[in-house]
Amino acid sequence: MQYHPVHAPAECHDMSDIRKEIDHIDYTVIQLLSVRFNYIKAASKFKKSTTDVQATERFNSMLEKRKQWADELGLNGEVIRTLYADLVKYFIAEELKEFARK
Ligand SMILES: C=C(O[C@@H]1C=C(C(=O)O)C=C[C@H]1O)C(=O)O
Repeated sequence: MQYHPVHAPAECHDMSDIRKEIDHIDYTVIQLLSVRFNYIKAASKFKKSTTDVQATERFNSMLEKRKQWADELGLNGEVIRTLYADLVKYFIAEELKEFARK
């Protein structure tokens, strides 16, 4: 799933162009989160306990990596880390539900 802009930022003529691109970007991001979610649900198949589901070490290391990626791409790494921490807590809660169902 790739993002293909209609207008590059510098080629936008007005706020309507800007907002169309922003909506399109966010829709693409949310589509990808939904794809990510399917992997989270599939992960519970390979876990033997709720401790495995939570995988605290992986949780912490993946957050650090996202912070680093964000910093490298000119975003505030701490902001992205917090955003991911919230998001992944939701994914873990869903993975726990999936784990309880099996
Ligand atoms: C998917 C996993 O399970 C949980 C969910 C994670 C995620 O959403 O990235 C990361 C670690 C775990 O807390 C995993 O162990 O990799």
